[in-house]
Amino acid sequence: MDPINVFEYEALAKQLMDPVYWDYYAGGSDDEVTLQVNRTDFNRIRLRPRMLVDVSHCDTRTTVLGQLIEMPIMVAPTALHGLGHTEGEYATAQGAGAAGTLMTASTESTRTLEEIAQAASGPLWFQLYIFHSLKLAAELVRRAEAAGYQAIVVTVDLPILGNRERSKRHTISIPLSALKEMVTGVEEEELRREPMTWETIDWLRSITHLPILLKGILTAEDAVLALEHGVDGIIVSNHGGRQLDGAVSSIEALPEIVEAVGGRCEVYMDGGIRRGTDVLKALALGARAVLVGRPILWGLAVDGSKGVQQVLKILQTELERAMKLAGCPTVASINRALVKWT
Ligand SMILES: Cc1cc2nc3c(=O)[nH]c(=O)nc-3n(C[C@H](O)[C@H](O)[C@H](O)COP(=O)(O)O)c2cc1C
Ligand SMILES: O=C(O)C(=O)c1ccccc1
Repeated sequence: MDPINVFEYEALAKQLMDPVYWDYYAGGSDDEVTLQVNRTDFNRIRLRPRMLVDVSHCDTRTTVLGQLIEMPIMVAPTALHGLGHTEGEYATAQGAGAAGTLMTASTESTRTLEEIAQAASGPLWFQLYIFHSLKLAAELVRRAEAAGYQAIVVTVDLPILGNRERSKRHTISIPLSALKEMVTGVEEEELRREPMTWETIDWLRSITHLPILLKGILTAEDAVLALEHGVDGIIVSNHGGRQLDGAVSSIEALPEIVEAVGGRCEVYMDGGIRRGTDVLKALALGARAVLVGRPILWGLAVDGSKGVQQVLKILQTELERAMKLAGCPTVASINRALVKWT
């Protein structure tokens, strides 16, 4: 029987996957408090639906950085899709394109960024980790430009890896470093780690004309700095609860960032989106669109590109139903008055 919601994809993926890989996908850091509140904080928000609105035509389409997508739901960058399905990121890119939305490809993909671009049928952003030299980062940016990626998403919440205890309990570890050369196609010349600071963002701004988005911002203070450093968008995120445990949930951080930005750039969020109503709440609090991490991996593990497409389709259908029940026939009609905190 086909799964009817994303939680059923989660259960199926868990049954199918190697436990080592499953724990890598599922895990958060330390006590997984932030992982939990990413979900439970959605329950602190209640909807204030409006009645007697004509919702016979409901449109979930929107634009992100000017790009039209079928729903305000995109694919978050996640590493190592090859652990979920043999086709890896090819399948994810095809599923996202078939669903009519955008995929963000991770620096830590199991396919090269060019291969992902070739397999893709929809728009792409490239997620950049600056772990090694600026030379390698610049090379990746140049390649992403050449391959047609529409934006660079710089992840800023990983100066070091969070404490992922689920993975520590396994004797085998995920061979991240072994994959590195295959992924980037660039041999490491320098082994030093590049410390990333706001100056690095200025440097990045100087080497590319692609829009730059910062992923992993959780405070109004950093949102203001991001604008001062010329970014084109902000992704409010705590990395799916995998970095600093105890960090604020993404949905709780969202309003202060939206307020600080004051419309000067687009603000997106990820973390804990599992239902159409979660998307509705995030949009009501000012997100232009949301990104989805683990549910995409569940769809991928269960049924490759079809599973990815289906997970996105389920979320879109749920969002459309929620919009109609709340009296919002378009994405533009969703506003702050639709929600209250309890
Ligand atoms: C298995 C896994 C791998 C991830 N890899 C990356 C990555 O390579 N780059 C990145 O910026 N974020 C990465 N993230 C974080 C996601 O982009 C996103 O912030 C998070 O998964 C959103 O939360 P959700 O899984 O609750 O939807 C990863 C998350 C998971 C679960
Ligand atoms: O696992 C992660 O969350 C992640 O973002 C990552 C970081 C370094 C290498 C591979 C993935």
